[in-house]
Amino acid sequence: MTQPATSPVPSAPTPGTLAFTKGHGTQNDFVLIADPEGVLELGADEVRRLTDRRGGIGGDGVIRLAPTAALARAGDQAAQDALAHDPTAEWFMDYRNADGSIAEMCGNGVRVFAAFAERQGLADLSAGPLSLGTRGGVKHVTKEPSGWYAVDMGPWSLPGGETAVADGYDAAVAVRGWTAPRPALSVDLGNPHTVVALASLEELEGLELYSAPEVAPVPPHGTNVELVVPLGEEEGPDGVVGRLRMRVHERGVGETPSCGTGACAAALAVRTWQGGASGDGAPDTWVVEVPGGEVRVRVLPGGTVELAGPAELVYSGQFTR
Ligand SMILES: N[C@@H](CCC[C@H](N)C(=O)O)C(=O)O
Repeated sequence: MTQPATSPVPSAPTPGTLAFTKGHGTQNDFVLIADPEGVLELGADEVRRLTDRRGGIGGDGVIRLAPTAALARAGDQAAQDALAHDPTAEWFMDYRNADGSIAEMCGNGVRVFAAFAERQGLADLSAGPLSLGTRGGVKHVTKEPSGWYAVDMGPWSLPGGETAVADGYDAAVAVRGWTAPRPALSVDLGNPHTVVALASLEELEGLELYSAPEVAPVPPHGTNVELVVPLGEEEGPDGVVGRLRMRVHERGVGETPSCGTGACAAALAVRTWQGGASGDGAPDTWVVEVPGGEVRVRVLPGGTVELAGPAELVYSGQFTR
């Protein structure tokens, strides 16, 4: 049973049901659950039922909004760290992949979380940035006049270090149909990514991504794989902007129409290939085209990266548990 998208807040849950809102960021879609007391037990089985596109609601992941303090009191280390770092991070994004696994971060998810917190009356981004806790650290979200949400995603790194920067790769990826693995660069955004450059849009569009790409060396906690085609540079309102197109195979999900941390990883990898560790001569701002739309990535001074893009809430309802 669904409510119209204009309904401000899902109605109070009835016993045996879970109130949810469905949302997406460039079609990377999520089941959002408000847990204002921080008491909801959400197991991997239930996450799989919620994200099932035939028997459930359907989604690339589940996002639970819970009070950071309640999770910290219950012993959650990431929530404790978030409050120690920023006591104003009142709400915590508990993110799960569609297969029930826990991921550290979800860039599109943070934007959709902010829109959901506004809809729930728990945040007012017109009054200033929203700080929220995640397993990948505290994130700060601002709302742009266009209605897009911009997230300071925090620090990023190239786990392969200087050798990877010098060589341009520290891993190899094999996609079904390729005759040989191709060189790739690992990028850490709080969650792991492996980025491969392709020569043409035709090749990108023809990729078979039903099966997971094979990555070597095998990453200890798995990885998200981004396949990218750099599309050159253009003049933007604030200087030169790089453009690239990307497809992504997400850890714990499969191919998705967008991945926010993946878009950041893709832009950071292409910038490194063009300008080394400092990105010298390469743009700091990138438009990343994904099957679900476009997002903007900006490399900020001080070693952090910003992700901006839309967030949509499409309907709310009650899920039978
Ligand atoms: N879609 C997300 C990333 C979600 C987590 C990822 N599948 C992982 O396991 O790391 C994004 O927008 O960043």
